[in-house]
Amino acid sequence: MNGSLRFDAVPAQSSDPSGADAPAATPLPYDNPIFLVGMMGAGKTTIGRHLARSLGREFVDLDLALQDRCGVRVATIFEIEGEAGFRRRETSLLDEYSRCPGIVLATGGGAVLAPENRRYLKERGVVVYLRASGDELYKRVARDRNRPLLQTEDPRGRLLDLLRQREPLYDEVAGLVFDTGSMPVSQAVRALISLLQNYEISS
Ligand SMILES: Nc1ncnc2c1ncn2[C@@H]1O[C@H](COP(=O)(O)OP(=O)(O)OP(=O)(O)O)[C@@H](O)[C@H]1O
Ligand SMILES: O=C(O)C1=C[C@@H](O)[C@@H](O)[C@H](O)C1
Ligand SMILES: [Mg+2]
Repeated sequence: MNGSLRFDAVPAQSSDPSGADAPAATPLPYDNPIFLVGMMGAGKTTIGRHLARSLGREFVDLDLALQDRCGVRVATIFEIEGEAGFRRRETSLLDEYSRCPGIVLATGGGAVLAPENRRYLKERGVVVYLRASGDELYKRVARDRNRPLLQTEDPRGRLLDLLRQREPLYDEVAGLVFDTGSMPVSQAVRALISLLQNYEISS
């Protein structure tokens, strides 16, 4: 069921549209796509954008790509089509972008829920689980109204429930697990690049 939302073809988002002031990029020794997975607030969008710039890669955020295609916000897709409709669109877009070499792809927090999504992630790229504690995650998203699943009476409880349900799924797909802890984003990106530089790609 597609409701009345659009689903256009749009180009991927640039990690740095201006290109100005970008320091020299350090490419990885492979061009397999990098997939960032993790809970809401894990830093997939924030770290992903910086990571892509540092690696000289294109950055795609699956939630933003979906919003571009539909012409409305994620919350509106949830309102019109429910979570099931959102998940169908998410799977279709993940299938598309997970085939793109040389990108850094920030997935949505629930992208690991569908078995076929987990297969795309595991088979097509290097999956990094950005891990953080429930308390840290809640601190990061508490004041943000853009996450429809947290618009409940008890957003903290909901977040902790989702974390419990999803943790095994993030672990299942991850080739690398990276604890963001409370380190600043720039430091997290440097540490992550070092892990990715040494990551052994299995053929
Ligand atoms: N390592 C970090 N340290 C401190 N703050 C962070 C860190 N990572 C992300 N944040 C902050 O947490 C908030 C949420 O981060 P972000 O939007 O990148 O999460 P996300 O994983 O993309 O979540 P979603 O699944 O909802 O898209 C942002 O305000 C961001 O600046
Ligand atoms: O954790 C989730 O299920 C979600 C996270 C966001 O990235 C969005 O994909 C949407 O709000 C759902
Ligand atoms: Mg995000």
